Amino acid sequence: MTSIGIYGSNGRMGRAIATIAEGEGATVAGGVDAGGDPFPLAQTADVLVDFSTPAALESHLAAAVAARTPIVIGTTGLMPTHHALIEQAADEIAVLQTGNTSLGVTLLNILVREAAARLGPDWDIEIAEMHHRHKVDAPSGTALLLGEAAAAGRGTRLAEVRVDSRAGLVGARSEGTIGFASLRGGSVVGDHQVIFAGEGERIEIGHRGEDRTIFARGALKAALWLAGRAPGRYAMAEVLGL
Ligand SMILES: NC(=O)C1=CN([C@@H]2O[C@H](COP(=O)(O)OP(=O)(O)OC[C@H]3O[C@@H](n4cnc5c(N)ncnc54)[C@H](OP(=O)(O)O)[C@@H]3O)[C@@H](O)[C@H]2O)C=CC1
Ligand SMILES: O=C(O)C1=N[C@H](C(=O)O)C[C@H](O)C1
Repeated sequence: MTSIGIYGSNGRMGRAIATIAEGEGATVAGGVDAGGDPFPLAQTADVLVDFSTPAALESHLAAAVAARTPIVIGTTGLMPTHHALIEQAADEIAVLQTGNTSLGVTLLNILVREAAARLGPDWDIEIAEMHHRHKVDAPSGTALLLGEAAAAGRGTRLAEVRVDSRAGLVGARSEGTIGFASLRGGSVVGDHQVIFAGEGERIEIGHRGEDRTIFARGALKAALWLAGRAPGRYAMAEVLGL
């Protein structure tokens, strides 16, 4: 069986992955948490999964590259510097980075891109998300993933049209922007809604995560699929055959 090394193994996601690993055809090679050394685990595992914190990503990638071990990165709150490090690592090893490993969001991403491409720029796009009270980053990685898909559908880049939140006298909406709203509270696993608002009508498509198992299952599928692959960037849609 393929052995999985978990960065962030004591966290909500790390525990969810370990719980279902055997049923998905994987064994757990071990885990690393805050203060741990990521290098030995990278040497022993067939493939790594990272659900930890952005601050740890650089050392996790260095360990994966040194051991030539593929890595699935689910950690969110990543900055452009992290994405540059991921690109560099993908020259050496197989890497899959996504803000959401679930089947539902992977399909939603495709639908959002398609809708944005077919609807003109006079349809305003807003993305709302809600998560549990412990979540530390906003907008969520999934919201940004969906925003990238919407922007790509329109032939633009999210960085050029992103509006993160509104408060006070912000003025009328600028055409072509993509807005984000983040709510936090309780134990919500992860809800996302993409709203296409036109003149006199609205289209709303979304996803509600009811259990972290959906992310854990997707992460394990991705890890098993990635093990033994050639260096490069890979995507959840490829893993799931969508
Ligand atoms: N892509 C996806 O589908 C999903 C992504 N996520 C993302 O995954 C990440 C983790 O989420 P969640 O499990 O809820 O968070 P938790 O806070 O529950 O867990 C984070 C874990 O990371 C560990 N950690 C902190 N620093 C380091 C370090 N330097 N090296 C290794 N491990 C470290 C923590 O260890 P310690 O306890 O010792 O501090 C903890 O075990 C978040 O960014 C979240 O947004 C979540 C769900 C799905
Ligand atoms: O922190 C979480 O819990 C989640 N994080 C991911 C995100 O930022 O989108 C995925 C999921 O929504 C749960």
